[in-house]
Amino acid sequence: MDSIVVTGGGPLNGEIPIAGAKNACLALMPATLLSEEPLILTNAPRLSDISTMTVLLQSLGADAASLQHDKVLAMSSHDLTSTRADYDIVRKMRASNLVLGPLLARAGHAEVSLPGGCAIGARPMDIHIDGLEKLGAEIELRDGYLHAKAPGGLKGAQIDLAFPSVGATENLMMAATLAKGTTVITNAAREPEIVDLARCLIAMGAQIEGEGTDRIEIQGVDRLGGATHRVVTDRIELGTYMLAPVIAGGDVECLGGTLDLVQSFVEKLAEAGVSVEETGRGLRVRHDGGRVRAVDITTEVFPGFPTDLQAQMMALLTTAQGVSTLHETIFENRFMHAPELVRMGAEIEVQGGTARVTGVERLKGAPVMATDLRASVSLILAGLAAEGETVVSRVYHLDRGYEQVVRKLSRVGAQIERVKGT
Ligand SMILES: CC(=O)N[C@H]1[C@@H](OP(=O)(O)OP(=O)(O)OC[C@H]2O[C@@H](n3ccc(=O)[nH]c3=O)[C@H](O)[C@@H]2O)O[C@H](CO)[C@@H](O)[C@@H]1O
Ligand SMILES: C=C(OP(=O)(O)O)C(=O)O
Repeated sequence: MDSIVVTGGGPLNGEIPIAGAKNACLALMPATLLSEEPLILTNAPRLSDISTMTVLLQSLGADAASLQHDKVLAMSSHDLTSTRADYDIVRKMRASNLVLGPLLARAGHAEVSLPGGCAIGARPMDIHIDGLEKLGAEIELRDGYLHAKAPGGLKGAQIDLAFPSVGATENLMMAATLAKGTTVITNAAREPEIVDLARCLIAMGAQIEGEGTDRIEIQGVDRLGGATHRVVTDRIELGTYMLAPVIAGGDVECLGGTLDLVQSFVEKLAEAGVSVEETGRGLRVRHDGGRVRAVDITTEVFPGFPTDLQAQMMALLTTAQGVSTLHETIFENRFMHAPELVRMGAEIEVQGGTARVTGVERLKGAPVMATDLRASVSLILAGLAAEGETVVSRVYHLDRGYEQVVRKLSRVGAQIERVKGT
């Protein structure tokens, strides 16, 4: 298995282009199942998760291909040949469950493997299931698969989500586009990826209002057409690279970034003593590499501080002046990076959903390993300023969500390389 070797030492200077959002693209791709006509996504990131979704869509009969050089994904689902999302694919990537709503709406039935838990938490699908049942679906769990059918078609309904789940909002919004009548989703997720999906569906002919608020109204239509849609900027990749010049010192412009995507994150950076400038081309972060101030952070649904940036922020706070507290409220087990950061000399105490981080002068490089995507990148960030060499193993997690991480960071001056494993 490959590993990434980072040698600490700044500063980092230059530009980092930010890719299209993994989490938007993973919801946009299944939208192709709703239409017989082609869906073209531009600004698509080149990631293993996108390849996995491509394979899943192909297994359902979609013609899905990525035109790698242009960051274009071309998909067409004229004829569906299967409605079964196989365990072998779903277990690799939870977002595979986003085919459930579209398949049910288009074909009237679907068999989708339950993804099971993952490193960051149990992640059940009860909110997706409740909502689809309100739309008239009958769903039972057999042999590890959700067997869903809607023999009379889906019908619009009022759906109040028990929690503003991103995936459930996406699944239900897609399913409702082809349901008969009006669906109103309240306590809906408001993440930018939801807005992006709604905009794409609207371009395909869907009637949706209220995306980006907690009340989304969808008027069902008979059919959807094709569309070309540009995937929104990846706000998590953006936040990750914005931290690099803060941790290592330097001046980096993250191209394509806008403040509205990372407002709560930028507010926490300001509290820590770091200012961010919107340049028109992106977000520019300058820092002298000195220790930032400690801050307290609670992860929340959008527009609150994103759970997907918690690990990276913890990497920064390990060397802050004072004691920081991080409360993780979205996932029950998302501090696996903490013991690895401790191996690098950080002082972190985790109790339940709270991590208390006492800033130290400097981290020291060490061999570290991560069990999920954002934990992996937090270790790379930590390595950028640590004394000596940090070797991050299990980098396949990184390949899920960060395209060309070594290239992007080395171009701004980081000493980082990928070492091929056996
Ligand atoms: C591919 C993708 O877009 N992934 C993102 C998406 O994941 P995902 O869509 O899985 O996240 P959700 O918003 O659904 O989950 C948030 C919380 O709700 C719980 N829950 C969710 C659904 C359900 O039916 N029952 C239930 O209890 C989950 O276990 C979790 O504790 O949003 C998360 C929260 O911003 C991000 O961290 C992930 O990066
Ligand atoms: C948790 C994440 O992804 P997923 O929902 O695909 O596991 C993530 O992107 O940080």
